[in-house]
Amino acid sequence: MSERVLTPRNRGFLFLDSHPTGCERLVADMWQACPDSASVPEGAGPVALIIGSSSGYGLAATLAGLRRAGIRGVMVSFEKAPTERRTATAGWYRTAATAGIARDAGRDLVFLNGDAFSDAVKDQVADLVERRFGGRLDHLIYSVAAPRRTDPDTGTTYTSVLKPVGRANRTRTLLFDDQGVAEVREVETGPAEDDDVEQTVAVMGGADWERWIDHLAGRDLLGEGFTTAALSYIGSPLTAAIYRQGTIGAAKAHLEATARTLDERLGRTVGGRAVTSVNGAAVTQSSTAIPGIALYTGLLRGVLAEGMVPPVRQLAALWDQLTGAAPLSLDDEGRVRLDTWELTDEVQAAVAERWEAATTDTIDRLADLDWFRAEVRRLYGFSVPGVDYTAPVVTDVPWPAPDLAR
Ligand SMILES: NC(=O)c1ccc[n+]([C@@H]2O[C@H](COP(=O)([O-])OP(=O)(O)OC[C@H]3O[C@@H](n4cnc5c(N)ncnc54)[C@H](O)[C@@H]3O)[C@@H](O)[C@H]2O)c1
Repeated sequence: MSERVLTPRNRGFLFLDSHPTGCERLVADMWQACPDSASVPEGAGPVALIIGSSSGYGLAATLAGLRRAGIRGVMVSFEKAPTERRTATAGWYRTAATAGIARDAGRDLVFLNGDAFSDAVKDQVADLVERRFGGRLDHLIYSVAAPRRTDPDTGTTYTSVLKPVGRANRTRTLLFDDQGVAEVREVETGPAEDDDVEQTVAVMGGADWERWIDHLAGRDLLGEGFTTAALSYIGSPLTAAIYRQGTIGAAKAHLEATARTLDERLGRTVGGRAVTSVNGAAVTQSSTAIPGIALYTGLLRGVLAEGMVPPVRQLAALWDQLTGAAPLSLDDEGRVRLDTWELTDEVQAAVAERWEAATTDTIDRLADLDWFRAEVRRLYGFSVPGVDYTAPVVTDVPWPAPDLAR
C-alpha cells in the first residue's frame, strides 16, 4: 500500500491531487456543523436517493439527511479512483468518509460511483431500492453539476457552457498567482452561439431529473407522499449576465419548469411533491469555474463573515421541508428559498459597493481572501485545520462497499 506526503499542486482553482485525511476531516467537520433534530426516526428511516452526493450541495444533502432525517438509501456520484500516479478525486475520499459516518450512525447507505445520466446507473439504483430498501423511495435530491451529458435515447453528447446570452459580458474576476497573491482582472466572455443554450439546457436543465422520475415510476418504486428537490441558483444582479441570464440560467429556468410539471404529476399519482431549492453561493468545484463568481463570493464573505449560511445548514432546512418536519415554504414560482440571507437589499448593496471598488490593490481589504483561498484548498482536502500535512498518507482508499449483512 503506497504512502506519501502530499503537497498541493494546482493550476488556478484546479488541484491535481486530493488529500485523503483532509477530506475525511472536512466531512467530519461538516457533520459536526449540521444541526441535530429531535424528529430523527429511531428505526430504519426514510429511503432516499441523492444524486451528486460526493461534493458541494449533494454532500451537504447526504450528511444533513443522515443527521436531520435519519435517511437510508442510495447515494450516486461520479468520481475517479486513485492510480499509481494520481490520488483519487476529492469526492472519492469524501465518500469514503461519509460511509464511515453513516455506518457509525447505524444507517444503511449504499454508494454508487457511475454516470447518473446513464440508464445503467438508473437500473442499478432501481434494483437496490427494490431489493434492499423495501421497494419504496421516499425522497430524491438532485444535485448534479456536470460539464456534459449523453442522452441514452439518441447517444448524442451535449456540452454545457458558461456564456452570457445576447451580447458579450465584461466582468471582473478574482485570480491567484502561483504564490497565492490575489489579482482582480477584467475578463470578457463572448455571447452564446449556435446551439450553446440548447446544449447547456440539455446537460443542466431538468431532462435527466425527469428521466429518473420516469424510470423509478415505471418500476413502481415511488412511495406514497414521495418528495423530490433539484438544486438551483439565482444569485446577485452583479453576476446575472453570466449566470441567471446566461446559458446556465436558461438551464435553471428549464429545471424550474420541470419541477412544476413533475409536481403536478406526482401530486396526481402518489400524492407527492417536486420542487426546486434555490440555495446561496458556496465555494465548490463547479462554482469556481464561473467567471466573476469567485470575486462575488469572496466579497460576499467580506460583507457577511460568519453570517454566510453553510450548505449543510441550508440542507438541514430543506430536509425538514421534504420530510414534513416543517411546512413546505415556496415562493411565487414554487421554489424553496434557502438563499434569502444572500439576497437582502442591504447585503446586495454592500457587496455592490465593494464590487465597484475592487481592484488588485484594494481586494485584500474588501474580500475575505484568506477564507476564499482556504475554501478552495479545502475542496481538495488541503488547509483543513487539525491535519498534519507533513505526515505520509495512504492514497489508495477503497470505494465503500455495501454491508452485505443487511
Ligand atoms: N455552488 C453554488 O454556489 C451553488 C449555489 C446554489 C445551487 N447550486 C446548485 O447545486 C448543484 C450542485 O452543484 P455544486 O456546486 O454542489 O457542485 P459540485 O461540483 O460540488 O458537485 C457536483 C456533484 O455532481 C456529481 N456528478 C457530476 N457529474 C455526474 C454524473 N455524470 N453522474 C453522477 N454524478 C455526477 C459529482 O460527483 C459531485 O458529487 C447544482 O445544481 C448547482 O447549480 C450551487
